[in-house]
This record gives sequence, structure tokens and C-alpha cells, in this order.
Amino acid sequence: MYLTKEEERTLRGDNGETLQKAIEILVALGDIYGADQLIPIKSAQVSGVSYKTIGDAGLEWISDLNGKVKVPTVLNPAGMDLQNWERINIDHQFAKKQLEIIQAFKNLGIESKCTCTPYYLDGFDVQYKDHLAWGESSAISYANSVLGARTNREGGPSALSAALVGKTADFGFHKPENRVPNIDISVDFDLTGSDFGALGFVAGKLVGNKIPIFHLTKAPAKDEMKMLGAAMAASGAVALYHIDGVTPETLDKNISFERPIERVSIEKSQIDSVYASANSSVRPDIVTVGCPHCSVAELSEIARLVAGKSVVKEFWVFTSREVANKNPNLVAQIEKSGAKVVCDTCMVVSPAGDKYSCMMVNSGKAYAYVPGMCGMKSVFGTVERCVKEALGES
Ligand SMILES: C[C@@](O)(CCOP(=O)(O)O)CC(=O)O
Ligand code: SF4
Repeated sequence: MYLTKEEERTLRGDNGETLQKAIEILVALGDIYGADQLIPIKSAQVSGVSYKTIGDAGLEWISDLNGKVKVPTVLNPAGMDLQNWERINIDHQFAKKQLEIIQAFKNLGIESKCTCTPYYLDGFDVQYKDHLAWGESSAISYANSVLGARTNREGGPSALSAALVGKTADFGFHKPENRVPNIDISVDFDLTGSDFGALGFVAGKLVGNKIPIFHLTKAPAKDEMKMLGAAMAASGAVALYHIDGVTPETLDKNISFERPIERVSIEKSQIDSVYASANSSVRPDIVTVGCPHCSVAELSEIARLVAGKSVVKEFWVFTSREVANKNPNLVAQIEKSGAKVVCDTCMVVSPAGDKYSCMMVNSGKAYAYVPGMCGMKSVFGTVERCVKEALGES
């Protein structure tokens, strides 16, 4: 791989051991995947933040690093609300370790914004064709697919290395030729809201790590595409998808995708079977929404649905602190019902929900991950159904 004089110096260790290790990781990945250079990135998102997922080994690794990130860098959700962890049953020992992890990241110049929706944050705007190094699978999918930016599926160490160097190796989804769809998915009935999470759950299993192009009856909203991508990245390993006539690369006059030879269609019965999970005799003892973290529009919808009512079950709404802070009225309206708006974390990476036995979610991704990551049953429903369950109206 070609390296500039400055990059060569960094690789020799002239700029310190941390930067040397970081560029070694980038160069090793670049060599494996055939990159011919490093390219500047606009921002980074580092996953592997929760003490639940990285443990003491992760904390030690981050604490040993020295230096400062060169681009705006955000963290994936941590294992708890960083300000209000007691009210979601986090124990003192876990909180102490989690705060140490956050401090170790802060020492590297990373702001303690912990979210899987960095694209809602000030300073993290993403433009078409921007190069990024993001780590959380739903954020990667959203950036690549909905925003038309370019990021590989970065692991914690590679995203952090890219943040410290301000660059990443130019391979994979950074190259236009690797962004071409190779499986065609038709859906010839209308979908709305959480149907997109169910579609993603079904489609991800079908396509694995391919690049699907969807043909839909109408254009989905951005939040619906967020749900679709998140679920496909969880039940499969989809990091980029296209929707014909909707996502930016299908609208770019300089790009023309041939229709893939491999074609499938998804039937309504397949979507219905995901919702059928909620007909189980096991009743949810907790309801959560906000996977990926809620947008303002999603918070408004929840506030409208709970208005004037009181929950009878634990109901947690996950969002980023920045979105919550900018919308105090929505947070207050939701919390008036007894629901909790929880920031910096989520139902999957926090141990907070572990004492419950069945979680209802409106997210295809959470539906896929909760059993394995939290050791409890998950059932899937629309946001209306989730709210009804929490209110005891179901
Ligand atoms: C489940 C997930 O959304 C969050 C957990 O990952 P981590 O602990 O941030 O590495 C990761 C992912 O799907 O990329
Ligand atoms: S809320 Fe969902 S998308 Fe976001 S980090 Fe948690 S599991 Fe991943």
C-alpha cells in the first residue's frame, strides 16, 4: 500500500506508540483487503463501549492508549444511562466500571455521546459520498444506504484506530465497484412503520451479507429505512442496501445498476409471521422501543400514544442524550405516563433488562438480538401494540 511520508513516520513510531499501533491496524486491514492507500474520514463511531460487552479486557485496552482523535468521534451506546443509572437497576460495581470506560475514551478526546444514531447529532452530519469509519451495524447500514456515505463494518479497534489517525484504508464499501447490488428483492404490498423491521428481519435471513436492491410499492420514510437496515444487519449481515428510486445511489444519474440475476420476492405471510411472535402465551413483563435510538418523530409518536394514560408495565424508550435534551417537552410527556426515557444505552447492550423474562419490542433488530444478548424471550409488535402492552390495554 502506498503511504505518504507522514504516514511512514507514524508507522515507524515517530509519532508515539498509540498512533503506531493504530496505523499498523489500518495498514494490516488494507493489505488483507487490497487497499492501495489510506483515505481521510469525516467522522468515526466506536462500538464496543458497554462494560457488558467488552468487560475488563476492553477497559484495559482502551486505558492503555494515549493521544487524541483527529476527527469528530462518537461512541456506541454504553451499558447504562450515564446520568441516571440507578432507576434502571444498574448496580454500583457495573456503574463504576462503565464510567471508567467512558473516562478512558474521554482521555482520547472522544465526547461521551453514546448513540447508534450519530447522524442525528450536531457535528456528525453526513453528506453523499463522505468517507466514514463507523462501527455499529445499524448506523453503518443507514450511512451507506440511506445517506449514500461510505463506511466499512468497522470493529471497535479499527474504528478507534481510524479516529486516531483520521484515515481509513481504501477498500470494501469505500470503492464504488463494491456497492453494486447483487440480489433483487420485490415486495408487492404496502408496508408501514414497524413492518419495515419485520421485512428486515425476514430479508436479512435470506440475503446474509449480500447487497440487496428492493423494489417497493412506495417510498419509505427515513425512520422506516432505519428500522429496515437495523434488522437486516442483525438477522443477516447487510451493511448496504438500495431501494430502487429512493436511496441516493439509485437516483444518481452517473450510476446505473443492472438488475441482479438473483431475485426473490417477500410475501405478506412472511411479515405476518414475525408479528405472530406476540401471540405467544408468554406475556411480556417489559416493553422497550428505540432500537435504533429514537428520532424526534418517533418520540413524538410515543408521546401522542401515551398522552393522558399510565403504564402498568416497565416501558423504556431509548434515545440519544442530545435528542432527549433538545426535546424536553416530549421527554416530559412520555415520562408523565410512568414510562422512562433512557439515554446513552439500549435494551441490548445494558444488563438493566436482564431480570425480566419476556421483552416486547417494535424493532426487528432487538427482536433478533434480545434472546441471545439478554437471555430472555422477545416478541415483536407495532409501536401502537407496544404502547398498549405497556398500558395494560392489550
Ligand atoms: C448489538 C449492537 O448494536 C451493539 C452492541 O455492540 P457493541 O457492544 O457496541 O460492540 C452492535 C451491532 O449490531 O453493531
Ligand atoms: S439500540 Fe439497537 S441498534 Fe442501537 S446499539 Fe442497541 S442494539 Fe444496536
